[in-house]
Amino acid sequence: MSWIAERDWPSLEQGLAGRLRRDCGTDWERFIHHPFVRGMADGTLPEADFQRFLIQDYLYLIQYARAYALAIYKADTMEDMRSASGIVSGLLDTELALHIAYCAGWGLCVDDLHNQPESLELLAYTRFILDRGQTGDLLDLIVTLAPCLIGYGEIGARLMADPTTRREGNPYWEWIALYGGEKFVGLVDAGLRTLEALAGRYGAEGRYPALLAEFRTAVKLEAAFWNAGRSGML
Ligand SMILES: Cc1ncc(C[n+]2csc(CCO)c2C)c(N)n1
Repeated sequence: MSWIAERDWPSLEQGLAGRLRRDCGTDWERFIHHPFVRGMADGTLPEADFQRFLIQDYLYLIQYARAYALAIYKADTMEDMRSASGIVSGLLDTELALHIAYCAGWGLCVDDLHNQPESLELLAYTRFILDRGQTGDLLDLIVTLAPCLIGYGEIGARLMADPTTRREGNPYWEWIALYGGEKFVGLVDAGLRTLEALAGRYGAEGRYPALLAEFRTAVKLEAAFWNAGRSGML
């Protein structure tokens, strides 16, 4: 039986996030069913491709922390400031270290991570997020950041539920179990609740076309990011 969001993770289908995800149609499908994802699911992705992806993903997390630092600045309430600040500290104090430890298991040391130039895919994606954040308001920024959280959650959940995903002897199983695990589901649900609250306060209904346009661009850039390790090094 295949995984269906409506049945298996109903909150992905609800509210502003559900509408944006649905309205992205094939762009969303191309992101979550990318050949890179299929290669992780069946274990056939070349390990060198994954290592290069991991380096770019580390550099991505640094820019992601900057984007949430911008969210502190853009927030209009103490509560929103605290919420964004919690994400920044979580990244700087915990998640980056976890990523470094995970990369060490793939034979990559901190210097390997820091000494690589940012790929064109990384530059385009993260600077787009920062630009929407700077020129728009907090809702624009959080909507542009949303595909990252929701997409990886859906990919993890799908791969976990799919009986054809290779578990035994799959070098990517740990990655799949991380994004498909309960802890990550909780993180995505918390993100969905935050987005929903902002949608109400910042009048998402009246500006939906602009929100969809920035969400869709971020989704396309997420899809392109699967190749970030492969191409376009400056
Ligand atoms: C290109 C890219 N997109 C999304 C994620 C997933 N991700 C990165 S930070 C974060 C939220 C806090 O953990 C999530 C879900 C990734 N790693 N790389």
